[in-house]
Amino acid sequence: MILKDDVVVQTTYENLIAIGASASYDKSIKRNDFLRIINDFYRRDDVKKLAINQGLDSEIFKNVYVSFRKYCIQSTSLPADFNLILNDIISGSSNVTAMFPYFFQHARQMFPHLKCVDDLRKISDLRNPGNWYLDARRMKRKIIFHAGPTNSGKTYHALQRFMNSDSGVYCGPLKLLASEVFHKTNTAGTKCDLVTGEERRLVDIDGKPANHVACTVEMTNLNTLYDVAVIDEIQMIRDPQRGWAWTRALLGLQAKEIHLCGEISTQKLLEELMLTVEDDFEVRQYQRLTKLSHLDHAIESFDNVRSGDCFVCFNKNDIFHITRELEKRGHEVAVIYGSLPPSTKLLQARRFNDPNDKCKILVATDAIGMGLNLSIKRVVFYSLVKSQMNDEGNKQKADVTTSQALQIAGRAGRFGSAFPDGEVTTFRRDDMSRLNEILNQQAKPIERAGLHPTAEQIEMFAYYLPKQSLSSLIVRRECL
Ligand SMILES: Nc1ncnc2c1ncn2[C@@H]1O[C@H](COP(=O)(O)OP(=O)(O)OP(=O)(O)O)[C@@H](O)[C@H]1O
Repeated sequence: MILKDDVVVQTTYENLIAIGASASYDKSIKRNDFLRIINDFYRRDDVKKLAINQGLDSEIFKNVYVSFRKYCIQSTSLPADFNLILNDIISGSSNVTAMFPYFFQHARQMFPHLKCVDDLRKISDLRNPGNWYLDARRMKRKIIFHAGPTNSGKTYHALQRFMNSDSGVYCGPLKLLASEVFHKTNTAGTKCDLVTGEERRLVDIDGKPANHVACTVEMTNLNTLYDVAVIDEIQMIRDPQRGWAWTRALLGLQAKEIHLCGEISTQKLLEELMLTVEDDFEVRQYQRLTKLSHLDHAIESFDNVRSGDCFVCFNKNDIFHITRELEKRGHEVAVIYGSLPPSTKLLQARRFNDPNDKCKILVATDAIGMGLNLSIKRVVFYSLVKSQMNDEGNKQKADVTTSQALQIAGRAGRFGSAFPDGEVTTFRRDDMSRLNEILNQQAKPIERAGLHPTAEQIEMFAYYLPKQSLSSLIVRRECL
């Protein structure tokens, strides 16, 4: 029966029968009385606390409230015991929270995961990621953090250990870097495979895996035992989208010796993470090997371009504009940006680095910003504004951070290249002081590491909620 002003509610409320209603009860409830107590129920802090304890976040609580209220109003019959409780609440002999079991029953029918919320909570507890990797926890690993600015030899020293070990894995941030290590290691006489999301190259003609592998960090194999692992650009651990892969490699790799290369700003976070596992942790500090001068004048015109210049910008329109302007002036230009195929990027980098090639100017996005060894004399920031992901996961335009600017500028004057001293400047005069300000700041200490549930955790979750899609499983985890 539909609740109307001064009209009767009573019923077999089918969804609540399981709670224990067996007989019907015909005491009438006025619609206004019902609305008063249900609104009171919704607003009460003690009800909200009860709801949170049972796994109903504010969004679910609101949805259930709307549905429960509608159901009660439209129901032709409510179970006798519920009817009785409603009457007791209205008469003041019972508290409004007495309605909660009926409300929660309704919630469980709308959101099945609430039936196993305690188990799901245990599975979703992401507070001790170190404990997820039991094989790695059984080992006593030695972690060496090579900390320092760009071009200080951090990766060089880690790679020396990698190449001279009996078995090893290099985990890099870019396909380009993994390829560079793959070629360098094979050239040095140590057989090394390459594994990226797009490519798997085994050097052995019979397809037997080599003892060494260079991979992109997401492809790190946690099931193989290595003597030495190198995790490059460890400061990427803070990246909102990819950081989880560095955390996973750091905590889960089964390697006796793990070399981390990156910015000093990661040190405190690493020390804290290392407290959660029982590995030895050592820090080795480095200084830049070559000079990097911050110029005090912008180049202002494409006519002032020189051999060894690298123009850096943050979108494809700028890439094409700069390339057109330079080509109009008769320059051969190498171009590198993120969405180019890795082989094309590699080819472009090789052309630019080749002293016998006429191509002596590079136009690139910050795809070159990490670890690449390029023969750049002068980095020219064409723009300082980049579309970046903020902490809430939304894209917004903002100045490059100190860490990003230092990484990019650090490509100039690489040790052992044709230009042992590097320079950095801007294209526009107006950007000059801002760039110097950015470069002269200290990179902020990293406070957060990315985290992603393991495949086993998602599988367990799916076991409890077999009808849910993968994306809804991930959202459910966040609710818990
Ligand atoms: N001791 C050394 N002997 C020979 N070459 C070296 C030595 N140290 C560094 N290099 C060379 O200097 C260049 C820069 O070194 P490396 O890549 O290790 O720097 P990095 O500190 O890791 O910088 P980034 O953070 O930019 O990657 C590389 O080409 C490397 O091979």
